[in-house]
Amino acid sequence: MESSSKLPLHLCHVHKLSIFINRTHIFFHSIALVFLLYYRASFFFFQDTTKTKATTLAWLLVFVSEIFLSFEWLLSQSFRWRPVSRTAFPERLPGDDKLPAVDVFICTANPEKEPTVGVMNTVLSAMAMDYPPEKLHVYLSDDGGAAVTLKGMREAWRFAKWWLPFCRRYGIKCRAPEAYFSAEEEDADFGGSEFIEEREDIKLPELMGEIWVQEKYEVFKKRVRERATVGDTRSGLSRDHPAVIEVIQETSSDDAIQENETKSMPLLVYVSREKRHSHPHHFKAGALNVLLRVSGVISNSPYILGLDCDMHCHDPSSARQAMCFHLDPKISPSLALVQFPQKFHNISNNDIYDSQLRSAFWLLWQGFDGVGGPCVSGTGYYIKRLSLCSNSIHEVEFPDGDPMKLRQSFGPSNEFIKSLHQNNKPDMLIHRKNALLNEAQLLASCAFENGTEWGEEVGFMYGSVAEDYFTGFRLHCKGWISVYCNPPRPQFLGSGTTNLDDFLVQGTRWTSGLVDVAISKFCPLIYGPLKTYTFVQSMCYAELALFPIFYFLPLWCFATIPQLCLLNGIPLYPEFSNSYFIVFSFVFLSSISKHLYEVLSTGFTFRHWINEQRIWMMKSITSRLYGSVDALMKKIGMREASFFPTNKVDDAEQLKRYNMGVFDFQTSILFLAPMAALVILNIASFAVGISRVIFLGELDKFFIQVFIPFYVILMNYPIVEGMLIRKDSGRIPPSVTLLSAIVSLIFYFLGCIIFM
Ligand SMILES: O=c1ccn([C@@H]2O[C@H](COP(=O)(O)OP(=O)(O)O[C@H]3O[C@H](CO)[C@@H](O)[C@H](O)[C@H]3O)[C@@H](O)[C@H]2O)c(=O)[nH]1
Ligand SMILES: [Mn+2]
Repeated sequence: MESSSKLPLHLCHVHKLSIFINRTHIFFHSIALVFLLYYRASFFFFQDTTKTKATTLAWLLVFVSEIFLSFEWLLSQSFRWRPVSRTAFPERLPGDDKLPAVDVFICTANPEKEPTVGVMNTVLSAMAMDYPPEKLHVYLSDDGGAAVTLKGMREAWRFAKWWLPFCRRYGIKCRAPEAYFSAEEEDADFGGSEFIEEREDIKLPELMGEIWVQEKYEVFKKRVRERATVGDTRSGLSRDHPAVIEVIQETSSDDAIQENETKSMPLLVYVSREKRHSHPHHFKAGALNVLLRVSGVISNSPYILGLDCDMHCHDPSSARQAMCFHLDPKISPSLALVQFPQKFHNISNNDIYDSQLRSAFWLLWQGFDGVGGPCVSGTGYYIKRLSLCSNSIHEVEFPDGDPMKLRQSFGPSNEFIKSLHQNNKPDMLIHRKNALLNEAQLLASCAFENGTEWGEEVGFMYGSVAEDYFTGFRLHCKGWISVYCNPPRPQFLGSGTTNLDDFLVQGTRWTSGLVDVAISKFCPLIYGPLKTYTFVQSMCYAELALFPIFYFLPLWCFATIPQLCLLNGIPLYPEFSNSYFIVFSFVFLSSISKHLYEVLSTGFTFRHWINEQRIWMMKSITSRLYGSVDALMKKIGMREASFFPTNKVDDAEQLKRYNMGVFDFQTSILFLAPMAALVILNIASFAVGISRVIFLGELDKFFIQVFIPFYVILMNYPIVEGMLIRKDSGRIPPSVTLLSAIVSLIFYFLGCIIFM
């Protein structure tokens, strides 16, 4: 015991080989970029007889796009500067009595898009974590204010009395019942290989236990679903309802569960904050801040696990893994959070939409971790309560001083202000239960935050629909650090988007949230550099905020300008025989091969590389554009902020197509038309380009300009197929194809007017 307590609780591995490869690549690639930009710039400085207004404009547009892309590339290298990974050793943690308490925050917003059984699976998996139950408190925020959710919680509590002892007794790994019972026979979910062997030895009564629990689960599901269909009178009132807070305690003793097992259940609390049309509710950030306050007067645990309702605990050890970092005296004082990756259970082999966000969670976050830590990533993080409620990292102990000032920051609740002192543990369920619950009602009211610093200086940040990113940024600017922990077995599993429509809508929201920050006074490029842990970390943040803009502008330009110029016979790139041709080819080959290397080195395939290239183009043209415009319009007051939760109910046909790797184009015309129009324009310009090469012998002059549309068509072949070949309901409807053709004709005529 003595010796084990001296062993480190975690290790950090610096990826030396990757660092070497990345930095070498940065060196050569930047030299090539300098030459490329020099070539462009020189056009404007040297007199040339062929220079007309039209060519100058075209060159200028391409030049600006190249500058944007180069700058974006430079920022994105911050993630490649110093990748690290970490290993935690939970077995070296001190005894259970020395572990700190954890509050789990789960958010749900809409029982139709987020079915209650699924939400309750998340709740149950959190309750069943491998952590002392008296130190675990699970809160569900229900922004829909739906009766079915509250009833679901009561049912979940009853079922938990069976489920938790079952998981503990048999050491079940996957503690979300749905995932557990639907797992394939050979699925290693049942506690890894040792346990599978063990399972074979399961004695009859124990096997009966499993069947028995499964039956209970079926009953649970049935009851929840029944409730869902018996008209939910409150669900229509999701933007207008009072606060409802209930500590779930179901005491009917119709079953023979032993007293002590019931006692060993985590606290379960339902919170539906007050919502009124007249008050902004700030979406998920608002919900989380209410949970922060309400839990402050109920359990006030020093650490918080944040979860989305669709992301269950897939491994019960995550809290212990996280504590390996939070309890390490060397980093603990400045450590705000431990972030686990978002992983998804419904990803197909050929993940055509890159729903699993490979680059973020397999690559970028490791780089983020090496330079100060990743941002809060929505779900699957263990955050220190104190970091959300203090103005700077140095303010570790709360000032006993000016109570007026504290009330100004935190609002008019003495109970809550008392809770800011970490050692204040409310003895909620014993003496003052009713008083504290009344206080909680006040804390969950929508007027409570008026005139306070909630969302601006304390708690989760408002002002961006990517509240996670923004909150992480502000924490890092206050001097906190974070770590990224990615153990082999996913600690959390959620449901990823499996159709193009959801994917692009979600991408638009994220873009809008990121650009919200980019165009605010907190733009990381300006606000960050001197505040974050390292300068490189603020570059990471800047990349995340700015990449939507730095992608959509150049990509729109590269999808139109070279093509229109080709149609009008204007060369934009060095000839085949010019030595700068090598520079352009090098930049292109170097970026795509580096991307390919990254995809392969993270264990993915060539096919995934194509998928990522394609979806990058599709998203840049649509989501990145619309999201940025949305953010701008919000900024100038032309639009209200919105947060449409992603749909968590799969359409069977769409899911089938996703699993088969077939695009499902059943999405808004606003997304389809630009993609299709640009592909048509590229086909036309490619055809014209080829005829120029054949009939006019202009290969030398137009090689690159013919190659660009070729690459666009090749990468976006599914769009061509969707327009011309497919006949199923997931194709691009002929009306949209027709409209897109008209749009591309308009582009063509505009091009003729400008570039002729
Ligand atoms: O007004 C709202 C809207 C949403 N949510 C909850 O927020 C969570 C995330 O919403 P979801 O629709 O699943 O969005 P995603 O795009 O899948 O979420 C990603 O992006 C969000 C920011 O846009 C982050 O908050 C998430 O953690 C991150 O997983 C869900 O649990 C919702 O119930 C609320 O509680 N209140
Ligand atoms: Mn989600």
